Amino acid sequence: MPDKAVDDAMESAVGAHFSGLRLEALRLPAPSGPSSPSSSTSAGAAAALANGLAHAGADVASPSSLRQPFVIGVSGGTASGKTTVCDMIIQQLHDHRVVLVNQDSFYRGLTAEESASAQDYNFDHPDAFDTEQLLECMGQLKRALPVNVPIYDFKNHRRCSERFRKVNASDVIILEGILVFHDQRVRNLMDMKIFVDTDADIRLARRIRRDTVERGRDVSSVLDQYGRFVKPAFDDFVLPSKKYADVIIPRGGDNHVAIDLIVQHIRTKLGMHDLCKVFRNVFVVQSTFQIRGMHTLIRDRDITTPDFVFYSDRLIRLVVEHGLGHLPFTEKQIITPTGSVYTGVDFCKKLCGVSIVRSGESMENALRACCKGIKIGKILIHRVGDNGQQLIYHKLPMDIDERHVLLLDPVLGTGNSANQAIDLLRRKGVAEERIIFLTLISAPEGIQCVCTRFPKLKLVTSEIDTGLSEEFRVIPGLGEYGDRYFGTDN
Ligand SMILES: Nc1nc2c(ncn2[C@@H]2O[C@H](COP(=O)(O)OP(=O)(O)OP(=O)(O)O)[C@@H](O)[C@H]2O)c(=O)[nH]1
Ligand SMILES: O=P(O)(O)OC[C@H]1O[C@H](OP(=O)(O)OP(=O)(O)O)[C@H](O)[C@@H]1O
Repeated sequence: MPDKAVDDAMESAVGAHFSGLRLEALRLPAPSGPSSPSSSTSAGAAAALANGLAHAGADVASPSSLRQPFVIGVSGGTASGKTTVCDMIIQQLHDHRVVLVNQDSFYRGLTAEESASAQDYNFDHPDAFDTEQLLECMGQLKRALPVNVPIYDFKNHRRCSERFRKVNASDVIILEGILVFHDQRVRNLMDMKIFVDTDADIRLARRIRRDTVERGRDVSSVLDQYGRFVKPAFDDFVLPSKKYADVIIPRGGDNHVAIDLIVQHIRTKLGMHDLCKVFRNVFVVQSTFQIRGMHTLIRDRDITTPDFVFYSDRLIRLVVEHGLGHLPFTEKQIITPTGSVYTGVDFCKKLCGVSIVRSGESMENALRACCKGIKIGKILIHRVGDNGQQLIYHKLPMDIDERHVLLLDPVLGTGNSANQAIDLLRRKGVAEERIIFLTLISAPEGIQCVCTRFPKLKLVTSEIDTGLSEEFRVIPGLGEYGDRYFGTDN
């Protein structure tokens, strides 16, 4: 399994090409060079993952928190509305990082001789594209490496030799172009293939307008090119590749229902960490840019203690609220001030918190803020040597065996502390399925350790990290949580 996990990690996206114009509109991070924070973080994460895996042991299920990007291919005839469909998908996926790669960027560019008779050049034939270079770039993006995408000038039929687009990390890569389904090797990169199917007359009308307005051509040359090359190539190459599509969108960007369904599917695929597929009792709070922003702050070694506490508290509150959502409920009807009946639910009554001293105590306030007057027990586990834990103190509610227990510890590393604590709860008569373990960051090794032993408890975390270091510290992690939160890190 580690080999596969390394492959997965190496296949993860870090670099990708942001369409410069869309950048601001979509509030995506700006493209950055190799030394920028985002690229170095991601590269660091990949390295840390490889490092973490080296120590993970052969039985770790799938210790990869760096998921592969989801690659979407969007094809269709000229001016079918591919760009509009891509824009709509990007906008609806606003809380994920999405990059667009255009096949057009990989036009070979004409030689001086070819340029002299550009009207006779077939821009719609597969040979007009440098597919090898496209494959290389896409491969890099999937392997978490930054990449330079060429810039093609439609007016001069040339590539800008001195300028490239630098690309960045992404969750989703959209590859768009008339012939992206033509080559099997390119198709194989895609997790989803969309064909935009628009009426030929509409496409021709759009093409005339676009090429005359945006690409400096006259109507007769557009019609000439269309009849000699564009239409025959559509019939010979584009239309036959439609059969590879998973989804065919009639009417392109006007088809909101199809785009909604596509976006829903992508969200489902993105939302699920690989470990959640292996352990169905693991729940990761759905990531948003807000949540990632807070993680960026608390993981930053230069942040001040008040800021660390502030943003940890915000994240802890989210984890606690999510965890409470896993408690059983009973249906309840009430009457609103308007005299109407509202059918809702009643909170579960018999519950308590248990914090693992001392970091777990940082989560108590959030739990109290959500559950007025909740009883909170304590467990103290002492670290013996590098990887051994000894239970040395506990004080728990007398009737804990009748309660649902929210176990609190912000960091799940090897899982040894958690296992000790859960063992104790079990000995005190708490049913496994009544334990909800709440944590901020988790190492895959800890998840595997806890969830294999206790498959019926629920584990809620806000992020799954890459792995453990040689010293059994979570990587990339956030250091000694307790010291940072309680200000004892000097
Ligand atoms: N004349 C000419 N045509 C070119 C050149 N480069 C590309 N093309 C044409 O550009 C087309 C590819 O772009 P399209 O798929 O129509 O463009 P698009 O903007 O992605 O299309 P939609 O978003 O679907 O509207 C091909 O049909 C080529 O004929 C060039 O240098 N000269
Ligand atoms: O999964 P594990 O490998 O057992 O590691 C996780 C434990 O380590 C941290 O506590 P730490 O020992 O740093 O003590 P502290 O909470 O007092 O700072 C953390 O709060 C967990 O309790």
